[in-house]
Amino acid sequence: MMGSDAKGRTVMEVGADGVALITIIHPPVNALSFDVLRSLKDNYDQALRRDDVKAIVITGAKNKFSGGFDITAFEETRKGTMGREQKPGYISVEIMTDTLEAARKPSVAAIDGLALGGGLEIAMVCHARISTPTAQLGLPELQLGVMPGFGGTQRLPRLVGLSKALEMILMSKPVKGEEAYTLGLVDAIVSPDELVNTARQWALDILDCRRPWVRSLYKTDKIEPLGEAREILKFARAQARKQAPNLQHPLVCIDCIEEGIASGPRAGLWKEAEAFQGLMRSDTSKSLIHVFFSQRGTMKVPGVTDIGLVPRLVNKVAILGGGLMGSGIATALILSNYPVILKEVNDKFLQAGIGRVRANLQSRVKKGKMTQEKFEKTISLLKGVIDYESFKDVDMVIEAVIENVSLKQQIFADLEKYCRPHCILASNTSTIDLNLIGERTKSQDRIVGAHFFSPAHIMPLLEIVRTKQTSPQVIVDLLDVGKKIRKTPVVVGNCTGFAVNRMFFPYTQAGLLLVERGTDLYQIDRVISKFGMPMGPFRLADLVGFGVAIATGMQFIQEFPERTYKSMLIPLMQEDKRAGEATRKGFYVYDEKRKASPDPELKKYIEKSRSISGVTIDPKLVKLPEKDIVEMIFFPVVNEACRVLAEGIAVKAADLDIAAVMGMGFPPYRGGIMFWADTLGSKYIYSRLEEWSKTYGEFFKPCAYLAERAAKGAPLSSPVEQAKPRL
Ligand SMILES: C[C@H](O)CC(=O)SCCNC(=O)CCNC(=O)[C@H](O)C(C)(C)COP(=O)(O)OP(=O)(O)OC[C@H]1O[C@@H](n2cnc3c(N)ncnc32)[C@H](O)[C@@H]1OP(=O)(O)O
Repeated sequence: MMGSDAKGRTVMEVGADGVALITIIHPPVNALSFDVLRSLKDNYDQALRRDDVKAIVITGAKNKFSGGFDITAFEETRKGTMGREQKPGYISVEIMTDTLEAARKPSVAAIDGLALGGGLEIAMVCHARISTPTAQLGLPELQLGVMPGFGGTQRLPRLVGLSKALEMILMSKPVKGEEAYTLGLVDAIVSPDELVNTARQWALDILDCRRPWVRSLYKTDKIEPLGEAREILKFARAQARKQAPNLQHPLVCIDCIEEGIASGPRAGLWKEAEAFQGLMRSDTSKSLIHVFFSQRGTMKVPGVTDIGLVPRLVNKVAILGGGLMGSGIATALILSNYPVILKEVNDKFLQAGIGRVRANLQSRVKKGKMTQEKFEKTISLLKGVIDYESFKDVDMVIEAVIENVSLKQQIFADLEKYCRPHCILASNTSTIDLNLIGERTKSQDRIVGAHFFSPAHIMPLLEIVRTKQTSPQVIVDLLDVGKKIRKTPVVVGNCTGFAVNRMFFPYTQAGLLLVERGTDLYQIDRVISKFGMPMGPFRLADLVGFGVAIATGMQFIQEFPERTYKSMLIPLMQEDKRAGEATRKGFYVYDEKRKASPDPELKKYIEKSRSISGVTIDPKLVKLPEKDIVEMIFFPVVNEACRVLAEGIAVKAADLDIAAVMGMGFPPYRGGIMFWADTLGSKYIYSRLEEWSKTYGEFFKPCAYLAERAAKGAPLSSPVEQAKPRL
């Protein structure tokens, strides 16, 4: 019997044909909670006992087999409150292998929608699998910092071969039903309405020896001989080390696969079960699971998404400006089937803009990610114009012209005239105050920021910037568009730099402060890359270009003069026409293949900026240990993130984690900026910043929020009492 507060269940119906149909029911994705697993075992035991049951079919309710082990149950498991279920091997060996797979009655999995992680592992325990062509099958556990724990490391290689299994597991990459069939992972493909009946018949056919009765765990025909397998595994290890040098769990997973091949699948199962338990407790897994839930949590905005508003349909979008940003945004929209009007000021600029969109799509064709036919269809959604005539039936406009206040003000005044009254008026500005932009209109309630990151069709983050007047309906609409174009939207308040650029402006500044006092610039970049950032602050400044760096720097100097570190290093270099990667010279020099190398010439610029700043070399900073480099670069970022939170610019700390991960490439396996900071503790961060601020000045001064948290010994990410922007 299940209590009413059970987290999911299974139901069993026995048909006149003697087939017991067990259905997993746990909305929304039929995740395998301990309650579901317990109920599955009970029903299975019953089916094996009952004389009127000859065979078993397992399926999932509402056209979804299962999204895998219940991620919310990881926490319970860590706490160790689950009793025998969490004894290593209880589920994977005792239940799945020795009860389900070893049963004297055949079972078949009927898969629609998704069979991921533990879901696919249950399906692989069955004696055959029938799938719909569109179902997604995969073992994406590594993306959560764990690994398959219900036998996946043993059965998948035996069903599809070692190389393919490694690819699917290490890249957390599912395959569609069609491909699963060619691989041998499923035995037949049928339409959703034939699914269950085909599976029932298949199970009876196995019983009558008309179909093979396969126990995947003991299959050997697909796995390579040991010597060859070891070569493949060696290569996989090298790849894993190269791609993610800070991560252990991919290597642990490869070890378990190897154990199964070298010492037999049961030995492999036991090793997997032990390793899974260990990984579930790791910091990496805690961090990645935090990111998983936080990413979904950005769609929940108090006072906006919880007041019953339904997103309005956005049928057509207009974009102003076909530059780098405008064309990227247009690409993102047409890729998700939105008809787009691209407006430029004259035909020449318009053709250039359309050319950029075409090139963005072409590169997908070249990489084999898009067919020529799909290319034609997608590009046909784009229409170029040079006036406002066709703006009368658009539902949303995104302005992406140069950062010029009066130009933007003129544009928004025009938009108010040409667009329908419900049309959303969005700006992609990354620096200018939205209130200023809308000053010459009466449409403040429908003006909103849609801040994309370059390249807009690739970067996953969308900052939705609201002013105090932006209506909740407009935010709900934009959240919906964001989701449809597969971005992770984060709703933030209006301020200089919004969340991402504001949090990360001290990133480069801290670097400059250290370099002027003697720390090696290239050493800083190396240490920060090793920490897990895609690149260090100086390589990033080269990529962004010094023009942009100086312009945004000015904004911050104006807005936050007391804590902006004013170094002349970048302006000095720019004077000499070293402006970053685009000029092939910045902090690094670049060859034709855009490979960056250090430049000894840099010394003279550093010396000059040091003397302008009036500072001297500090022997302590010359020999700064790696740990201190990381902290001196990132604690100022944490400090600013605290201010952003305290001011109510971000709704919750987890949103800043996502903004850091998706907007700046902060390593997801560290959980995001605030999550990471909390692993070190507010007290520690405060005391270090306080110490540096005494020696190196205001730049490091801990903010009031950080001081208060440190005094209480409270986490930085616990809810803020007065975070609501005061209206
Ligand atoms: C022992 C085993 O080997 C270990 C495991 O199985 S670990 C789990 C392996 N499974 C996974 O990694 C799959 C994780 N989930 C996903 O990738 C995606 O959610 C999905 C592809 C299943 C569905 O995607 P999509 O349709 O876009 O919906 P999405 O918004 O992501 O999820 C819907 C809801 O289900 C929840 N959810 C998804 N998978 C879940 C899971 N495995 N456990 C618990 N909740 C889950 C989400 O948190 C979300 O909740 P919310 O509505 O409250 O925000």
